[in-house]
Amino acid sequence: MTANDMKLVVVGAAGRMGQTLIRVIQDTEGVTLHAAIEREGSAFIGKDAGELAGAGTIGVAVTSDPLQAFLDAEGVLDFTAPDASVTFAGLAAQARIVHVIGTTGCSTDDEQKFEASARHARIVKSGNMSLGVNLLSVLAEQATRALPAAGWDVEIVEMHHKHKVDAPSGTALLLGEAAAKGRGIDFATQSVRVRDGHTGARPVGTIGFATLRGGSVVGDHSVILAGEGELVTLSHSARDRSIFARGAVAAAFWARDKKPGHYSMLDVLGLS
Ligand SMILES: NC(=O)C1=CN([C@@H]2O[C@H](COP(=O)(O)OP(=O)(O)OC[C@H]3O[C@@H](n4cnc5c(N)ncnc54)[C@H](OP(=O)(O)O)[C@@H]3O)[C@@H](O)[C@H]2O)C=CC1
Ligand SMILES: O=C(O)C1=N[C@H](C(=O)O)C[C@H](O)C1
Repeated sequence: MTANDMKLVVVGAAGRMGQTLIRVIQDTEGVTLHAAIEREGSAFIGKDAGELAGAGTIGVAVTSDPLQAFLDAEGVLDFTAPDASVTFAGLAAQARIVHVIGTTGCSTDDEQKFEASARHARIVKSGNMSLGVNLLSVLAEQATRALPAAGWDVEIVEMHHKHKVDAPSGTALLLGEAAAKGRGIDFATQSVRVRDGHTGARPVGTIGFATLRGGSVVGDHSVILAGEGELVTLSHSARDRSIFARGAVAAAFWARDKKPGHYSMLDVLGLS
């Protein structure tokens, strides 16, 4: 650890992503774990964050006081739940720090609150922090721009582990938005998120979704472009959560010297 290290707080420290973030911070030069947060009453309060994450003892105990932690930190890495992320964004704005948000399943109302917080915080938010998925979104946009809607149907298929609580995944929605951008259509009105029963024939130009859940799948996504007699499939398979954690740490580092605002991983990766 050096004096210039970026001091990061991990919220949701005991979660699948929280633990992965702690391990990745420990393995990354230029950043240091300043604090680890779980909700009040959690059985993990007082435990050593490194031990919790399987990274050995690091001398940072898990606490339930985010504001206290944020005031003396430079960034917060947040993969928790929508209501928690909204609260953390307000606190990050008070502390004028970087807030990297990976939480998915957020509502339009939540997004408006993030926009408000981004007047003071530097928010980087994405449904997927990996380089591979963000590249995939660029390719999906290019493909839908090149292939006419009349002959090419777009379907997005995703599979995740059995514990995931939101659907379609944040990544599937991100890919759908990229495909809609390529087509020049309104994603909100042209997406078909669920099909059941006698649905009628597929409306031309829509973007369809299919959600699979099971086992320990980290995250698989495919963008299928279905034409007459041919199929183009663009896909990504996440094998390890560290791809998301490394992206989140890179995002915090990137945002360190930026103005308050709302940024995406495409901005961080120079793909926007
Ligand atoms: N953008 C990306 O690249 C990625 C996004 N994700 C998203 O990240 C989120 C978390 O995923 P995952 O780690 O698998 O989920 P987990 O359920 O394993 O972890 C979430 C953690 O956040 C904690 N938490 C929830 N609310 C609060 C609160 N108010 N204060 C403090 N801690 C809180 C939970 O505690 P408790 O159990 O007590 O509720 C839990 O420890 C999901 O929305 C997921 O979709 C995941 C991977 C990559
Ligand atoms: O909940 C998860 O696990 C994941 N969530 C994100 C999503 O909703 O797309 C990213 C990744 O696929 C893992």
